[in-house]
Amino acid sequence: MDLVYIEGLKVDALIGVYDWEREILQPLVFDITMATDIRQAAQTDDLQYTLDYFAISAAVTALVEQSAFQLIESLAEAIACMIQQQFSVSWLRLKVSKPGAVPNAINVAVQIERGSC
Ligand SMILES: Nc1nc2c(c(=O)[nH]1)N=C([C@H](O)[C@@H](O)CO)CN2
Repeated sequence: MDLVYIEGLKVDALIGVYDWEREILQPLVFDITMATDIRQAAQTDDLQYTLDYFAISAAVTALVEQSAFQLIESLAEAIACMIQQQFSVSWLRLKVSKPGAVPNAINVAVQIERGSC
């Protein structure tokens, strides 16, 4: 199994449980690990045979900017399902960080792994 990574993708989102959070955008950070087989892409040097991290980053950014979930858990599930369906990813690990959420913590996050959607 080969892996394609997207690390530290930052997107401002409408996210949160509390009333004040429904009126602002807050920064979220996404770390994504996706399983694939890079051999055909490496042999042909052709982007169409691998996972395009640029296209996937754009799709994640668009989904997040259009979303309005309360929980980062809900957003994580929606992103994982979109990536698996839209880009035919058989397995992925996704970490969603909300670094400003707890004043005395460097970061809070959820991480999920999905083999099917
Ligand atoms: N496991 C979670 N806990 C909490 C979440 C969340 O999305 N997942 N959200 C909040 C509030 O929105 C918080 O971020 C406000 O600072 C609280 N706990």
